[in-house]
Formats: sequence, C-alpha cells, structure tokens
Amino acid sequence: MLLNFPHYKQHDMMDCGPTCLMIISKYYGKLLNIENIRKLSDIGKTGVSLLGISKAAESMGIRAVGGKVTFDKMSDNAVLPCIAHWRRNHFVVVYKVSGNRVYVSDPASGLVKYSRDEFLENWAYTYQGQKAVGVILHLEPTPVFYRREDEAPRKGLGLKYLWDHVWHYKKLVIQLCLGILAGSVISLIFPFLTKGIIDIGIENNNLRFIYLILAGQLVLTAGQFFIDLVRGWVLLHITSRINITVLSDFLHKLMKLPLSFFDTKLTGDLLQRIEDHKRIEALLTGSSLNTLFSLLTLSVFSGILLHYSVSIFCIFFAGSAIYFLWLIVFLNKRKQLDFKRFETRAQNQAKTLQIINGIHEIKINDNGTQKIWDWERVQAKLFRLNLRSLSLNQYQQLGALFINQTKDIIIIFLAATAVLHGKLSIGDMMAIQFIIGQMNSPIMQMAGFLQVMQDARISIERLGQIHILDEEERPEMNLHGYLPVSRTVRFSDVSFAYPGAGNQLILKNINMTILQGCTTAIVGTSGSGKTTLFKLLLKTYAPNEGRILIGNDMDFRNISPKYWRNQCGIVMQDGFIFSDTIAGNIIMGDEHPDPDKIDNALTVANLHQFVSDLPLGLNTKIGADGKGISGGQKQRILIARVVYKNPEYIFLDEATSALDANNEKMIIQHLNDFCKGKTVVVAAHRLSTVKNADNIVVLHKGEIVEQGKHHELVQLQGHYYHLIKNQLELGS
Ligand SMILES: Nc1ncnc2c1ncn2[C@@H]1O[C@H](COP(=O)(O)OP(=O)(O)OP(=O)(O)O)[C@@H](O)[C@H]1O
Repeated sequence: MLLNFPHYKQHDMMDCGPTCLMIISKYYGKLLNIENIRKLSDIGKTGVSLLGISKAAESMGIRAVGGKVTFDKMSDNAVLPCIAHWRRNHFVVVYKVSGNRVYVSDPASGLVKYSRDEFLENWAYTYQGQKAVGVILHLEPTPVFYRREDEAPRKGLGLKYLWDHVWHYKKLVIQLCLGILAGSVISLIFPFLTKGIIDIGIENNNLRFIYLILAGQLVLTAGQFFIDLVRGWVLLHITSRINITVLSDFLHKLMKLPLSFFDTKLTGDLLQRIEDHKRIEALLTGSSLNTLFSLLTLSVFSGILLHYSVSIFCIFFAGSAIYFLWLIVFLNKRKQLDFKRFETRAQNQAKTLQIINGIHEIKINDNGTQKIWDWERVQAKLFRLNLRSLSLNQYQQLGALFINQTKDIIIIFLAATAVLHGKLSIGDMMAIQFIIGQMNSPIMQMAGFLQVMQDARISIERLGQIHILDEEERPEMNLHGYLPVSRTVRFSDVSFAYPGAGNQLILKNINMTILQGCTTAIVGTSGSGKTTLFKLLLKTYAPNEGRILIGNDMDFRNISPKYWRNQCGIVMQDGFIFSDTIAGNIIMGDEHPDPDKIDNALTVANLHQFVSDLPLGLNTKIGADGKGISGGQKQRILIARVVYKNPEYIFLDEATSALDANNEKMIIQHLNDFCKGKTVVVAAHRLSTVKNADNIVVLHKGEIVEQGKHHELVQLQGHYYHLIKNQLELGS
C-alpha cells in the first residue's frame, strides 16, 4: 500500500492544496491537470485555503466536507484518503491509519509514515481534554467525477529541451567529440609506447628507438595539451550560449504571463529558479562529455578482461551493477531532499531580500535583531537540510566504497587462486589489477555524472513548471489589436474578488461610464477599491461577474492586453523607478528618443528646474526604485513617463499625492492641457485633483454610492460631501 499510493511533488510553496487534489484524483483513477486544479482552487497571494480546495474539489465532481475532528474520529470514521491541514500552513493527504501509524502522501516530501505522536504534533489544532483535534477535508467522488475526461498533465521541460539547445551547436559539439576521442586514443597509446620502450628499446639496447619513442611521446603530450585548450574554449562557448538562452527563454516566458501571476508567486521562488540553473551549467561544463568517452575506455578494457578471465569479468560487472543499484536508491532520496532544500533556499532569498529592501524601516523601528533572528531560523533549517544531505552522501559513499572494495577483493582472490592453480601467470594477475583500476575510473565518473544529471533535470523541470503556464495572449484567443471608433469604456454590473477563495467582493455591481475624451474621477475612503478598479482597467485581473465594454459592444476581454496597455499610460501609487538615468526612466526604452517630447514631458511634470540643477541633467543616474530622489520627484518622473508615452487613455492613481500644493497646482494645470481630448481616469483624495472632473464616481466599500459633477455632489451632502468637507472648509 505504502508504495502504491500516488504521490506528486508540489511545484512551489503555494501549490500544496492543488497537488493534494491531484493525488486524490489519481487515487480515484483519474489524472487531472494541475493547471486546471490550480485555476479551480483560486490560488491567492498566500496560497490556497481549505475553502478553496473544497470549492475546487466540488467543481471536479468530488464531494468535500471540511471540519474539525478528533484523531480517533478521523481514524475510525473518516473516508480515507482525506486532506489534512498540516502545521497550519500546509496540506497533506492522509491515506491510511493503522494502529499507531499514520500514512501520509505529502506534496512537499513524498510518502511518509508517522507515529501517532509525530502526526499529532503536526496536525493537532487544539485539545479537547486529552483528545487532539485537527482539521480535515473529507472527499468522496461523485458520478460527475467519473464522467470527467482524464486530462493529460501538460508536459514540462525535460533533458530533451537541453539536448535541443546543445544540438543547435552540433558543429561545435562534433568538433568537441572528435577532440575528446583523439584525447582518449592518445591516452590508450601511452601504455603501448612504454611497453615498446621496455620490450624493444631496452631489450635490444636500441637507444635511437628509445629517443624516437620519447620524441613521439612528447609530440603526443603536446597534442593532448592543445586538444585540452581548444576543448575548454569550445565548451565554454557552448555552455555560455546555452545558459543565456535557457535563462532568456525563462525571462521571456515571465514577460508573457498574466500580471496576476506575480501576485501569487514569491520573489524568492522565482529567484531561486533562476539561481538553480547553475546546475545545468555544471552538467554541461562538467565531465559529461568525458564520461561518454570514458565508456570507450571501459569497453576496450572490458574486451581485454574478458580475454583474460570470464569469471572475473562477470564478477566485475555484477559488482558494478550492485553499485549502480545502491546509487539509484539514493538518487530518489536525494531528489526528495532537493525539493525541501529548494523551498528553504527560496525562503532564504525572500528573507534576505526583505532585509535589504526594508533596511530603512527596520532601522527606524529598531527591529533588526528580530529580522536577523528570523533570517537565522531559515539558515538553521537550511543547515539541518544540508546536514541531512551530507549524511545521505556519506552513507552513499560508504556503501559504494564497501561494494567496490568487496568486488576488488573477490577479483584479487579469484586471480590469485588462478595463479596458484597455474591458470594465470603473475604478470597476468598484475595486468588484471591494472585493467580493473582503469575500468573503475569510468564507473566512478558515470556515478558522478548520474548525480549531476539528476540535479540538472530537476532544475530544468523547475524552469519547465513556469514554461507550461498559460500565457496572457494565446493565438487561439483571437484577441483584437484595434479599438472601435467610440473609445468610451463602460462597466456593466462588474463585481470582482481577488483570487484566493473566501475573499469577499472588493468591487460590487459597478455600473459606470468612462466617457471618451473626458475626465472621470474616482474618490472614496482608503480601501474602497480605487486601485483595484485601475487593475481591472489595466487587464491585470478580469471581473468575476459583469462585463467591461469599449465603445458600444466590444468586450474588453477580447482586446489584446499588450495592445491595450500600449494605449494606456498610468501613474500608480507604487510606480517603479529603474536604476537608470532620468532620461532613461522617462523614455522607457524608446530607441529613437525625441528631444521635443522629452522637453514637453519635463514641462508638464514641472521637472525642468530639478533637472537643470543637477550637474549631469537628464543623464543623472537614479538608484533602483527611486532611491536618492524625493517622493514628489519620483511622482513627477512617473508623470513625465506617461506624458512622453502620449497614450490615449491616462490613469492616475494618487499621482500627485506627494507633491506640495504649488507644484501640484502647476502640474494639474499642465496635465489639463496635455489631457485635452484624452480619456482620463484619476483617483485621488485631494479635492484640487478631482473637483474639475467631468464625472466624479464615489466608491464606498466597493460599491458606487454617488456619481455626478462636483457641485451636484456637494449639494447632495452625501458621501462625497463628507469626504471632502474638511478640504472645502479649508478652501473657504
Ligand atoms: N492583491 C490583493 N489580494 C487580496 N486583497 C487585496 C489585494 N490588493 C488589495 N486588496 C484589498 O482590496 C481592498 C481594496 O484595495 P484598493 O487598493 O483597491 O483600495 P484603495 O481604494 O485604492 O485604497 P487607498 O486609497 O488606500 O489606496 C482592500 O481591502 C485591500 O486589502
């Protein structure tokens, strides 16, 4: 049972819930695609909730009932397999409880057997008297589930992907192989040259022959050295190119994913996937090709050994087979450990980044020590995993050494016995020992190669998990790359909740019209959903209910996100400043920057004075995320970026909140001129920014409570009036 129960690895820390459902579906005889399960489970920023899993299970046709139960109830009454909430931050599948043992299929670590106490330690939420209580999700398939079609899991990347890249450089690879072949042949010649010196040169007292052989040896050594030089160069050339291609494929893929993907993936996870690709490099630059050619040596010496003694030959290969079996057992354990180490290293990346990015806040709040302790806890976890990995290696090496030594001893014993029985000469025995030594080295090389290949394969699989994700724009979607004549945007009964089941609706039944060529202002208390509205407008997310229309009837969903975003310019609250010059931050990669447009952008954003005060002007470098400039200057650069882009739609989310009153007044005047004829949506708390808008939409807890012009809403004395009352009083 233990070995038969299905198990799949979770792709990353967020993925345990969907992977549990995949395990369960496989158990009941259907393999469902993890991507679909993930979509059904509504993965949010913090992973998936029990509610999300049960919702996904129901959609898959599996009846799901969640709740708190005591351990005894679970072991006696629950239909297994069920999903258990683990350490309050993870999900596992419990598939058997037998006496004091609990059998678990854990997406993070494989099939594991726990004692009752160990299980309770991880599962128990509370205790009712003496009884431990934890959370489980009962799952039972319904006929709907059995009627479902099996969905073949999408194929990720494998070593074939790497091979395709390697084969792209086939000319160089063939040259490399010829070089290594020549090197191997040369090393096979050396023993014969030595034999020639002894048998012919010394035996016949022929000094000229010895000189000739030594000169030949010198030439061959020089040749070998030259081959090594060229080989190193060619290998570096191929490896660097493949590395860059693999990584740039990955980054290109990231660029094509929906923006919402980045809300669910942790930065550490993505960075670790990139970091991980060093293993691919290790496979390519390491001894992989040499290993292939050492097989040549192995087969030549195998022939010679077979000629000497069949029984010794059989012992050698039986011993080597046991050695490889031993290794393969460990490969599986290594893989499991590697997944854990990946997760912990991803956490480590995230924690380190947090300390570096948040250093100001940390120092101001004086909680550096806690943050470092936090970081140290991850290091301790990493250290424990490294220790486990080390001891696994040591066990493996110890076993391998034992198997090898036993094999060698048996061979020596057999050879010595054969000498005693007169079947072999002492010279033959010495030769056999030399041959065995020569054959052991390729075997060892292959063992090392297996491990490096396993590492590279895992790393490619991890990159592949990103490669199989659906891109934001796919050909079959037939997305439009144009807009209708009327550019008015209409929200019709739009409701939206962030992914992550259980999240309440952030926008509810939104009905509004963003008129072409007009300014629409969105106001509302903090958290009322203004930024979320912009995220829908930027196609970061799609509405859960209702529709957004452009013109009379073009569905917003059918417009290419890339094309649409090209028509939009946005200044977000958390807009990003790149570590580049001021000009670079404004033109954003425009290959033919237009000085007049830059000048206009500086004028509208009131940046001329700031730029001319700098010794390097527009060429002044600003740090990543705008370090070294003020909040107001950052906002003005973001405004200049939008003005330079000169789009049809302009979205401003608190774009002038960090500016002083004078600057704001001037920029708003400039922006009013610049935005003439453009469709503008602006969200702001400041009255000065919104009061001249053609339509003001008032949001309250995700709903539109009022709409109209400033004076109409003031007269109404409702939500809007109360929002801006203080500012009105100040104004008067
Ligand atoms: N990625 C997210 N996942 C889940 N909930 C989110 C996410 N982003 C925002 N929210 C929630 O959505 C609600 C609306 O947030 P939003 O940023 O749209 O408000 P806002 O009106 O722009 O606020 P403010 O004026 O403070 O910027 C908040 O309750 C917030 O916690």
